[in-house]
Amino acid sequence: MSEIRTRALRVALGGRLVLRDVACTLGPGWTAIVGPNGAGKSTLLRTLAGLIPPAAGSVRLDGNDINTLSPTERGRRIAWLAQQTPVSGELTVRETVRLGRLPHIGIFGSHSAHDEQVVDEAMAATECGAWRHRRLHELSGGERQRVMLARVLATEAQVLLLDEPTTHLDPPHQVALARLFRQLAKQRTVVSVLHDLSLALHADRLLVLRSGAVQAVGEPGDGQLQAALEASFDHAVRIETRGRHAIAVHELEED
Ligand SMILES: Nc1ncnc2c1ncn2[C@@H]1O[C@H](COP(=O)(O)OP(=O)(O)OP(=O)(O)O)[C@@H](O)[C@H]1O
Repeated sequence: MSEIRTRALRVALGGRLVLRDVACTLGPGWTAIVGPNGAGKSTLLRTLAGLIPPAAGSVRLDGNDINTLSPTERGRRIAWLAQQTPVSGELTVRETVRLGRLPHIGIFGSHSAHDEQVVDEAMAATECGAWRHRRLHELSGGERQRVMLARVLATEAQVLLLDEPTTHLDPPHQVALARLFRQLAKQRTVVSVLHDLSLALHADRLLVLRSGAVQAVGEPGDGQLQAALEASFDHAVRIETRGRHAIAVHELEED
């Protein structure tokens, strides 16, 4: 199982400090990063993926500085789902998911039977195999998101960094994704940025960000978590246990 560890991580964008002394250990299991708009969630994820060089501090993947790994090595070990992935709408679903095998076979390599099997399994996991011959521009937002997730799964990377993976998904597919993440997290490290706190409460732990700093890291049953979420969002949130799960209830102030 892989582990990503940051130490005293600082990131500046546009001359402004966006991440401040972030120290965290991600993995094993599923970590959900939560926090208000502009808290630095996407920036943290992109820095973990080696896409933004830190101004100070370090990101280590299993002890190795992420920025010393070659792009190919990073591509094999870390899969990254952006909020908007720049993939041509002319590609078919199957062609798109096959792109996930690129770090393994290279641009000029050909897919082996194993590669094709991995692609089929990835499409089955996100239920997009039925559209394998359709082009991306013919799909709805949620259908397209499921294809992009399949592409990430096809990498077989040990670390999955997912920026708002449930965007556009209907409630049953959001829940199915949470189930999939729980399953994947038994063997891989899954880190996802989520705005839906009830969905995030299915993760093994939540990392709460506020103004670029870690407000708290806690398990869903952690008594301190509610206070940390309220402080981070500056908004009343109640965590309630329903059966085997916890949900987040957002209080609406009276008119
Ligand atoms: N390229 C950039 N140049 C300058 N500032 C940036 C850049 N990208 C992001 N920022 C700023 O960095 C801060 C963190 O942005 P980031 O996208 O990481 O937030 P976030 O927590 O993911 O927000 P959201 O929930 O809205 O997606 C924000 O204040 C944003 O305006």
